[in-house]
Amino acid sequence: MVKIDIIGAPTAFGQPKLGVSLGPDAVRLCGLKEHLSQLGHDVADKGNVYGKYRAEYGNHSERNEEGLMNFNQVKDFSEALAASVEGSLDNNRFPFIVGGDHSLSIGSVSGVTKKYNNLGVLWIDAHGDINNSDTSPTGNIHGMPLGVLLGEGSRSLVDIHHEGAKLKHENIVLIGVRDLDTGEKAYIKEHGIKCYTMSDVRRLGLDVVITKALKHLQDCDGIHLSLDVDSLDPLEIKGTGTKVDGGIFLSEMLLGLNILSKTELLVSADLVEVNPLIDNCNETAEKAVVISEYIFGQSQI
Ligand SMILES: NC(=[NH2+])NCCC[C@H](N)C(=O)O
Ligand SMILES: [Mn+2]
Ligand SMILES: [Mn+2]
Repeated sequence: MVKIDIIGAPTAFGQPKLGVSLGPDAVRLCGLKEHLSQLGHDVADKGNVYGKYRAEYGNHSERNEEGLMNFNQVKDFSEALAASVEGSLDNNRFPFIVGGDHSLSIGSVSGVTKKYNNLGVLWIDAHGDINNSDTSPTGNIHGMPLGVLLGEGSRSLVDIHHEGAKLKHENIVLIGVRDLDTGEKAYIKEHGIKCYTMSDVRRLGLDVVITKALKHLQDCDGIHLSLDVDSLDPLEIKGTGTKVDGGIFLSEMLLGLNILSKTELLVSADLVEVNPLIDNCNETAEKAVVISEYIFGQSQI
């Protein structure tokens, strides 16, 4: 039995498309809390985190002097989310953050690393999200959370919630990537970051990849899962803002998560980039609920 806090993180400031701030409610409407409770967990829904800017009314075109989009909004939201995540851990509950765009991981991981100072991160995504203000082709902060968490780029983002870099390069494993920017490729190579591309997933199977990733992170004091739904194949997942062909199929994702759910080290998770406004009848949110069940131990028999 896991004591789970669902934390809605309805931010859209990390990218330009409208609708991703509705992700948490789209997933709730598919019965997230009920389904996790049926697995025998103690589930509470803490509602949504809001900073002082409301995403629904936000200005999605404000750039700061470094070219970062909605910088103040992302920083403010990250602080609010980090506090909520830390609060859940203080109460011995597992923070399960439902987004919202992937910039929210700046806040979630900053909250978790207040308690875990050797945190491992499994980043399942079509993208690396390891840009910074120099390498980003877009200025969209949802392409930069890992960069920020590793201490790169804007000081005032790096210092969110507690000072300095939150993660070590050797404690990150990227899985499913197939759309890296030039600067991201260089950064990953330079720092020797563990990376299982989509080709690796195809060749080895996601179950083997997750097993290897867990082995790589075995000396961490906890593991955070950050799952971007655009890691999945666009044939099955329509409701997300930056789709990339050739992704993970739902069936293999469930197989991989089945392995992951057995580790004692998992302490927190994000499920991000569900955008019901570009979806087909909310089916991405429905699949997000199935994915959530498997994170928390669902199995096929
Ligand atoms: N979380 C995401 N969906 N990120 C997409 C990032 C796309 C691109 N690499 C960028 O920096 O803008
Ligand atoms: Mn992505
Ligand atoms: Mn992402």
